[in-house]
This record gives sequence, structure tokens and C-alpha cells, in this order.
Amino acid sequence: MVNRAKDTAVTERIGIIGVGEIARAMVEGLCEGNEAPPEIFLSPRGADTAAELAARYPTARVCSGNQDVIDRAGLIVIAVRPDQRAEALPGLTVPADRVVVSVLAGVAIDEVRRTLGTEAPVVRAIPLPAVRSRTSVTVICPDHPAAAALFGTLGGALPLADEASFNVFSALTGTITSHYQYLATLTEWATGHGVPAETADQYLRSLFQDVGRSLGDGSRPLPRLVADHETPNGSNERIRTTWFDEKNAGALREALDGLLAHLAGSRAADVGPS
Ligand SMILES: NC(=O)C1=CN([C@@H]2O[C@H](COP(=O)(O)OP(=O)(O)OC[C@H]3O[C@@H](n4cnc5c(N)ncnc54)[C@H](OP(=O)(O)O)[C@@H]3O)[C@@H](O)[C@H]2O)C=CC1
Ligand SMILES: O=C(O)[C@@H]1CCC=N1
Repeated sequence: MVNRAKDTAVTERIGIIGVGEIARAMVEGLCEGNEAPPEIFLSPRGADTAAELAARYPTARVCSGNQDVIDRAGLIVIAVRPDQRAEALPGLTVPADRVVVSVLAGVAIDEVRRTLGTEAPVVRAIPLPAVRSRTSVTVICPDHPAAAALFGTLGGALPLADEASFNVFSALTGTITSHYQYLATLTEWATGHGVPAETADQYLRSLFQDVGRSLGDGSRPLPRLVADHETPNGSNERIRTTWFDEKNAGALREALDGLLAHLAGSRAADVGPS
């Protein structure tokens, strides 16, 4: 049964094991400009980021070890890299009254629960760097009131009932840096044609911020946006059909299928660097 008072208390004491980039974004989102931030218990690794966050936010502190984080927190975020879990997790004791939120990409709930040997609820989540500005929707699986409340304060939670769907969303989040690289490639191309790099960079940022904003109008389906931005027989149609042709689209689908298989395989053989 859901106990709302208990779940609120849980999200007032947040522990984080693995204080790297995504942990930093979460802590900043939880604390920056927040008059009543939660208490935050950070693992001693990564030391520099943990020390910096503890110095910046009065409710954040660095614990003596990963077990100390668990002992003090109500909700524990596991935010080491997937290949670091074999070192970080075994031997820890997680009482059943805690809530574990694992952001380990491609590591199944059963595996996290088995590794921790815990009866506590384990929820998977995909926080993205924009949780820093509390503008990013975080996919969670399964739904859990404490995890939903945590990510609700960071821009929203999108609960999914099954891990198969969760892995599809996880694969989608693997496309973000290709999007940036696409823009970097356009900049390089323009620079190669004599345009100053800074001018090309500024223009493309402005252009694609507008493109991004047009996505905010949910009443316009994506094929409609394609049509809206294309002059018949014009430049956009030309690049879409000559570059983003069926071969290119097929290569993208194939790459996504490969990533999905990797993520759904629970990284079973992933004991070394990935
Ligand atoms: N970055 C992103 O946008 C997203 C990341 N994720 C997931 O978040 C997780 C972390 O990613 P990211 O933040 O990018 O990675 P980072 O490498 O930035 O952070 C990992 C952190 O874990 C620490 N760590 C390593 N070993 C241990 C240990 N034994 N005990 C405690 N902490 C340890 C590292 O510390 P040290 O420096 O001392 O080694 C480091 O600070 C990954 O599982 C990833 O799949 C999910 C969604 C988005
Ligand atoms: O690139 C990664 O592995 C992480 C997971 C989702 C976004 N970033």
C-alpha cells in the first residue's frame, strides 16, 4: 500500500552512490535556488564533485562510505557507471524500508536487487543533464511514489510498467550526442567553405533552437513539421531525400536495434570497461 507521508519523508533524505556528472545535475536541480532542499548524502567518490557540492549546498554532505550513504538516506540513487557496479555494490546492506533508484543504463532491476541482496523496492530511472534546470522528464520503471516525487521536482516523471519499454526509451536517450555531433558537423562543413567558425556556430545554435521550440506545439505531428518546413522540390526536401534516405534511416534503426539488444541483455558480460 502507498504511504504518502512515508514517501515524502523518504525523498527528504536522498543518498547518492557515485557522484559524477548525472549526480551533479540531480543535486543542482534539487538544491539550486530551492528554499527547502532535501538532505543529500553523497558517497566519497567522486571526491572532487562531492566536495564541491557539499561546499556549495548546506544540506549536502559527504559520507564516510557507500554503506554510510545507505544508513543515512531514505532514497538511494545508484549513479556509478555500469562497469563500476561490480566494485561499488556487493557487500552493501540495504534495509527493506529504503527505496533504491538505479540510473545504471542497461542493468535490469532483478540484477540490482540480487547484487544488493535487498527486499527494498528498486526503481530504474533515466535522468538527463537537464534535470539540473528542472526541465527534463525522467522515465522511471516501475512507477513508485517516492521516485515519481523525486523526479517530479526535477521536471516530471514518466512512469513505465515494463522494463522492455523502459529499454526502448533508454536506447532513445543514446541518440543525444549524435544530435550535437550533427550540428558540429554542419559547423565544420560551413567553416570548410570559408565561413568563420564562430559565425557558423552562433547561426546554427539560433536556427536549431527555433527548430526545437517548434517541437513544443504537440498539436503538430512530426510528419506535419517536416512538410511545414519544406518547399516542394526545395533545399530541405533535397537534403532529406538525398542524405537522410532509406539507407541512412535503416542504418539508424540498425544502430538503435543493436543498442537495445545491448541494454536488454542486462550487460551480463559487462564486468570490465564497457
Ligand atoms: N550522464 C548522463 O547523461 C546519464 C547517465 N546515466 C547513468 O548514470 C550513471 C553515471 O553516469 P555519469 O554520471 O555520466 O558517470 P561519471 O563517470 O561522471 O560518474 C560516475 C561516478 O561514480 C563514481 N564511482 C566509481 N566507483 C565508485 C564506487 N565504488 N563507489 C562509489 N562511487 C563510485 C566515480 O567516482 P571516481 O571519479 O572516484 O571514479 C564517478 O564520480 C551511469 O550508470 C549512466 O549509465 C543515465 C542517464 C543519463
Ligand atoms: O550515454 C549514456 O550512456 C547515458 C545514458 C543515457 C544518456 N547518457
